[in-house]
Amino acid sequence: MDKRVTVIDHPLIQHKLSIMRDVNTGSKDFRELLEEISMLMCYEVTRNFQLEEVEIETPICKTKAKMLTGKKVAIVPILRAGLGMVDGMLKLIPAAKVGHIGLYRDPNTLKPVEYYCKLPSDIEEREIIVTDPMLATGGSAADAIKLLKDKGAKNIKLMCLIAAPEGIKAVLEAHPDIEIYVANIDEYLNDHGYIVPGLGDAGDRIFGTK
Ligand SMILES: O=P(O)(O)OC[C@H]1O[C@H](OP(=O)(O)OP(=O)(O)O)[C@H](O)[C@@H]1O
Ligand SMILES: O=c1cc[nH]c(=O)[nH]1
Ligand SMILES: [Mg+2]
Repeated sequence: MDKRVTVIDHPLIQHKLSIMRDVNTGSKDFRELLEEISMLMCYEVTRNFQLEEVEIETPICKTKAKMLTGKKVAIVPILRAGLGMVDGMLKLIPAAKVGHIGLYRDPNTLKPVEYYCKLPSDIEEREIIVTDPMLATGGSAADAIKLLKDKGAKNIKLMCLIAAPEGIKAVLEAHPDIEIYVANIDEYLNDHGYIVPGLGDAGDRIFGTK
């Protein structure tokens, strides 16, 4: 496996993901499970965050204690489905700023179409975690990362729930400098660009559309 790809295959994540895949799981449960998995994945995605020692006083004595350095983080969901991963991450990194990139995949060409972009003004200084549950052809993620780089972003991680091997390859070819975190790498893409076995259309399942 490529060193830039981490599969976070913790049993809790795999269990929750299996419930999400089930066609009988409704939007409420789907959203809650996605939020829970995002929190669990965030724990691993932030594993290399730096700590520093600061002086504090406990009720017993003064001591040095480890705290996160003032690292600036931006969470950037790819709309719509990426929104479902934001709240879980904000629970663990409450000081993070949130940028939004609106892309939809044209169902005929499978190419991403951009319709919105609003990022924190100091995006170039921030460690960025792009979120999207589905990495299929990789077109949407690669475009979102390019957009971020065009605005000066340097330090970018991509966090997805399920990836197709084709999507991982495409993103790493377009952006060799990024790290990808996924809960599972599925088998392949079908003729309509859907991940097999996958979980269907993540945006539709989160928001109850279709
Ligand atoms: O890797 P790709 O082939 O580009 O496909 C993945 C993209 O497709 C889905 O979004 P969709 O276009 O369905 O938009 P939505 O989130 O608004 O439903 C998904 O959330 C990704 O953004
Ligand atoms: O399987 C897929 C592929 C693209 N987008 C989704 O939501 N699901
Ligand atoms: Mg969709």
